[in-house]
Amino acid sequence: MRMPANASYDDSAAAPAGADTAVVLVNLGTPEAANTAAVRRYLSEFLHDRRVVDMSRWLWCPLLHFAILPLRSSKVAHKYASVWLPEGSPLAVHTRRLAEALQRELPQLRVLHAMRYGQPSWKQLLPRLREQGVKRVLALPLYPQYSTSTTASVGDVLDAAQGLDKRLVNDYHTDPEWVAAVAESVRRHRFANGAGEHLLMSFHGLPQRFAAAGDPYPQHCEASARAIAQALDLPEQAWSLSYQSRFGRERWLEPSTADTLTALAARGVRQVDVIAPGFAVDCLETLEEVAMMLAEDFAARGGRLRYIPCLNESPAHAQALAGIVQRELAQWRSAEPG
Ligand SMILES: C=CC1=C(C)c2cc3[nH]c(cc4nc(cc5[nH]c(cc1n2)c(C)c5CCC(=O)O)C(CCC(=O)O)=C4C)c(C)c3C=C
Ligand SMILES: [Fe+2]
Ligand SMILES: [Fe+2]
Repeated sequence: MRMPANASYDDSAAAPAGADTAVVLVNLGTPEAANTAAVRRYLSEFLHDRRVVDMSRWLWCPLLHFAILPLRSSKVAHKYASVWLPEGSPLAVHTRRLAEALQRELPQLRVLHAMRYGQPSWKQLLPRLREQGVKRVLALPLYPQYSTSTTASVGDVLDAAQGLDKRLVNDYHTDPEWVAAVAESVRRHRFANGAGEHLLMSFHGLPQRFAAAGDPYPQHCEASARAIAQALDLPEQAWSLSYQSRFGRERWLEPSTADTLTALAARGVRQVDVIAPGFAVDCLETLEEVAMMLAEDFAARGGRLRYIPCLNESPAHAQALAGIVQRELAQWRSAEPG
């Protein structure tokens, strides 16, 4: 049975009978259609999460309802339309396919996927799993680097679920198999297209305030980037790290991807390869912002930006995640009393 990409799919269908342990890949979420109403619903749910925006509701709600949602939704809907796939939003399509690929790697377990915002809903999945006889849930947020704004929000929902044994994978930012898979994707791209002069590793940004309050996200991004550069044997000057997808007026992590590309162009770099190791699968932020808009800007400066896709549903990605799941389950078992 083929389900619409964004629909809440029948999570009892693909699972091996009798499996009482479920592994759930949890991603951020995405609109169900590339239109203003669907984007508005999605942004509203997302931007009401206190883990994402922690301002007083007295200040934030009027700003959100009367300025951000009315102004941003149609603009962002057009952006989604420019990357939409026949089966739906890229984030939804690749997340579902990745869960299917992981299920093939782990036939003894039930592998599902869910979204923190939108469908298929992470919140709604947990009580349904319990009703279906699942006893243990391992949640694997599709964020290699931990952040309170993403991973902890997935954890909040898990914490609130009752009647299940639960465990959350906090991060996998230097997992050797994951690092090797990312490095191999760069090698393959360079083998097929020739090596760019510079490798830019662009991560989703975060307000600096979060980092100042102890969010380890920037340290995780730095460690991921360094591990990938090491796996590729790149000298220091041949790669750099930057942060993309700023939102709002406060100060976000620096350097920004846009400024870094401007500086590279000014230094005379003509061919830059860009990867996004903070994104498990391609989405609006990688495809529209980097592969389209930033590539156009870089071309206008006389250079060529070659975007290297995320690991998506590749066998190497599914194998790396399977290794992470197996190790987590083994640690979980060994921590159990008796
Ligand atoms: C205060 C706002 C935001 C924080 C903090 C934030 C952190 C954060 N986000 C991701 C991953 C993704 N974000 C995506 C889209 C997106 N992000 C924000 C805002 C914040 N993100 C917005 C408003 C949007 C929607 C698009 C837009 O209006 O510009 C996506 C893509 C979703 C898709 O449908 O394709 C991902 C993935 C991380 C990893 C992160 C913390 C480090
Ligand atoms: Fe509100
Ligand atoms: Fe985001």
